[in-house]
Amino acid sequence: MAGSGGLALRTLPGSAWVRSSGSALLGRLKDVAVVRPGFLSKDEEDTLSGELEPELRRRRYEYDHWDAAIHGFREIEKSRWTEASRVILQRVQVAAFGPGQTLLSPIHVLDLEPRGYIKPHVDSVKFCGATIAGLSLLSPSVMRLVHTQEPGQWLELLLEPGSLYILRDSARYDFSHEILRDEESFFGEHRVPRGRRISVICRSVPEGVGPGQLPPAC
Ligand SMILES: O=C(O)CCC(=O)C(=O)O
Ligand SMILES: [Fe+2]
Ligand SMILES: [Mn+2]
Repeated sequence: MAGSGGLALRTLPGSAWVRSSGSALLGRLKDVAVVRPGFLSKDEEDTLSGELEPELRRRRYEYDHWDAAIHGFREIEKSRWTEASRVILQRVQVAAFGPGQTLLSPIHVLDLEPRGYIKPHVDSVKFCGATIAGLSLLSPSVMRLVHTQEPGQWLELLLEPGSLYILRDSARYDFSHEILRDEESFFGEHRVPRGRRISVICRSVPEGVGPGQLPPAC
């Protein structure tokens, strides 16, 4: 998308990776809905996808998540990582989480097939704390955030392979998030064709949960 993000910039407030329904909203969410394009080097992307591929390949794509939010996906909850991947996940922790936040373990890995998508939802507060941070691999996609009380307030995040997104606090609790299906996958005017996408999602434990009583991952 390099060089083409400017079009979106002229039509609505935002940056090359974030668009929104208004500049006030954009300002309000700038620290709680964050995209860091190129967070991963190409080598790091290959490290993660190379490690995940054999584990994912053993599963079949499913067409109904337990809460029916996700379609055309397979997933794993992964607790054992190679040292090279641990270094990457450590970087995510430093970039996205505060020193007082504990990460859910295992880590959630989601593989969406090209026609797979995620419907609008808010991650359960029972299973997930204030921060969600996701790495995207393989295919670009568009994540849309819509205010649960005011549907006219929305944000779109362009998630290129190698990017990190962070949703925290208000962006995580007051907005639903979704990954657009291929037919609807536009970032402003720009078509973002969907291929297979793998995401690695780190979450903080729910507030008030002590060590030893950690819930299962979301
Ligand atoms: O794939 C992603 O980045 C988000 C997944 C998600 O929203 C979820 O599993 O709750
Ligand atoms: Fe989610
Ligand atoms: Mn899930």
